[in-house]
Amino acid sequence: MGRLRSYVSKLLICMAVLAVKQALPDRSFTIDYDSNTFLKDGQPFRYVSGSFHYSRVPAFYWQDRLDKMKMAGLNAVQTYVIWNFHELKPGEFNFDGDHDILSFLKKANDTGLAVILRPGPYICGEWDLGGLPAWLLNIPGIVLRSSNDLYMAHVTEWMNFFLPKLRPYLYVNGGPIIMVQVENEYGSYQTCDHQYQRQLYHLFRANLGPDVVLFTTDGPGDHLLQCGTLQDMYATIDFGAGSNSTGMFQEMRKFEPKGPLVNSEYYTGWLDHWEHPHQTVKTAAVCTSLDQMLALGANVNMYMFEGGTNFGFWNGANYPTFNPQPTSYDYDAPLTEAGDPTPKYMAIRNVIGKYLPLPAGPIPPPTKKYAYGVVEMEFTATIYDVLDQLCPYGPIMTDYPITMEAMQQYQGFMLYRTKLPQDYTIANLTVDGIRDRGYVIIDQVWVGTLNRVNATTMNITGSEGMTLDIFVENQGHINYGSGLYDPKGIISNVTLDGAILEKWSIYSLDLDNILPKLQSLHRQGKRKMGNTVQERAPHWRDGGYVPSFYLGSFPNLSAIDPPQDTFLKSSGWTKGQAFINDFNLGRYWPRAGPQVTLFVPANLLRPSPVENTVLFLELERPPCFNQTEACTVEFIDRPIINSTVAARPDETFRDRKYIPEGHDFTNLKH
Ligand SMILES: CCCCNC(=S)N1C[C@H](O)[C@@H](O)[C@@H](O)[C@H]1CO
Repeated sequence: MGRLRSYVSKLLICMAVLAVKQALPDRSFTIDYDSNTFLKDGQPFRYVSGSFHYSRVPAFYWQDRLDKMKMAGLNAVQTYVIWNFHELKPGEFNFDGDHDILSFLKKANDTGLAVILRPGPYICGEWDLGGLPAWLLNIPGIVLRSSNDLYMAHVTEWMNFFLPKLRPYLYVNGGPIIMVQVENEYGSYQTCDHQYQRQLYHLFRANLGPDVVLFTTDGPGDHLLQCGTLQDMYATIDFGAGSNSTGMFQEMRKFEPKGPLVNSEYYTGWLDHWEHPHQTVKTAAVCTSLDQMLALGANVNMYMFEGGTNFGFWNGANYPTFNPQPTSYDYDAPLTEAGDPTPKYMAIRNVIGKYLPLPAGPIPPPTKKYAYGVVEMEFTATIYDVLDQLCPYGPIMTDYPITMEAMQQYQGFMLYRTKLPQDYTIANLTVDGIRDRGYVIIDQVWVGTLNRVNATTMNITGSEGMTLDIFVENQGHINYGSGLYDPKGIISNVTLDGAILEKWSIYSLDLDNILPKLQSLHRQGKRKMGNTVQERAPHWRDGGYVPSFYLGSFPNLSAIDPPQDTFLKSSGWTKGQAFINDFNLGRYWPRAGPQVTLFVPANLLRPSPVENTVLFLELERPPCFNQTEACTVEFIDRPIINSTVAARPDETFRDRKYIPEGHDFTNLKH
């Protein structure tokens, strides 16, 4: 009897496990090397995916973009995980709102899109420092993207903190993540350190388990794949339209003789740089190569499918000529920066429809756009009027300049101040290590602009004891290539006629909470100094102008409710930083081009009767500098990101011969 009872109890346990197993069907995502395909739950699976970086679109619009990607026939979405977007300052993490990647993953899963995740730690992506936090640059001896202990200590800490959050979102656990990329085009980087890759492999395995497919991505070249691939990680490639797909995949086959063909970054457009024409890729070329690859049975991820925006200071830069990318990351992608389907979207959808079933139902329409019209921008304060609020803790005193990162600041602007040690009729000011632009100001009068590309020196005039300020803009850390180690601020000594200037006061400038102070000054200004811009902008009287704040009140939003997307046109202004309410919208530089408008997503606007503000920090010359034009901006209902570009926008200012008014230099000895 006892044996029977034992047999029956074992039988019951087996039946219970089976029942649970059946309730949760066996989820698996694997590579079938015999059939050269992926298997999803044991069935052949080919993905057609699009890149969409959650950090470049407000969370408010994530679902809208995912729906449009689904309706294009995609069955997967690819995104980077951007380390510095979650840990801008060491130990200070942000996973809320627009930084809530887990919410993004849930939305993708609910939309029926698999996720191809690329957690780096380096991700390139025309993003500040390729996603690496800039505070790594402050660690003496660190070697980025290598097995260097200093670098790996921080990578390990970050990955051991972050990767476990992904476990519930892995496909085998009921989530959308089917594949995880390790590093990013590592074969294109000079370190070529396989120990680093091995360490990353073990770090990812230790945190994500044995099942998830780990892969690498590299350009389709022997050297690139030699340095970029590693055993146990599936080697994929990337290439753009117009390439011979068969030939490209032959390169991949040298490293993956069997298994599915994968193009992890099929470029649907291309990246832009300030001062260079907007880049586009013809729809026909994109569709021809896409069709070729899908006909070969390849898995394709289109980079980008939704480009979005480099809000705030988040853009990166290219090198060796320092070329920062603009605020728009439209990328000439199938979905515009504002998420609107384009003719390219429709053409790509038709190609996909030849290979995959297209979801029934309408394609979500473009979001509504509204032209809110002209807004008067009134001069409110120079940076000097609010220096105490911009730098509440006061300056750091040093013998010689130190970098922005050493000041524990990782984005934006910094003010370097010293005194002229003697009289100068004409003296050569040299700042070889200006990173990246520097506005030279003597006794609060702008006298010239330096930049790292072609203006690291200029002549100045001044007398002993005058204040020499250099207001430095960090235009975005280099995100690709050998120049990745790119500290900002002033990274060298400053000399006058060859003599090193000493005794510096360095002001770290925080723009995050300046609006209330400016609004109060704006109100005061209206009372004390009259209403016209001219009456209230004394700093123009002497013909010079220093970086200054201009405030405008949005027109009454009751015209339409709820608020709609709009585009902030900066024509007439020179270069600066724009804010909508308290959101850092991004950089504007219409004088350089090609971008003239900034995309303003509707969620940044507050419905009536709340007042909305637009704030400019204009670094150079506002439209009303000559007191004939008005200082205004205009909100229009369409983007302008392909304007003509100025040869070198700085030429018009660089050699400006200016002697600050009210200072008599005629008797100065040299
Ligand atoms: C001009 C050099 C561009 C280097 N970047 C390249 S090739 N790319 C590959 C890179 O992996 C991706 O993040 C993007 O940066 C993409 C360009 O959009």
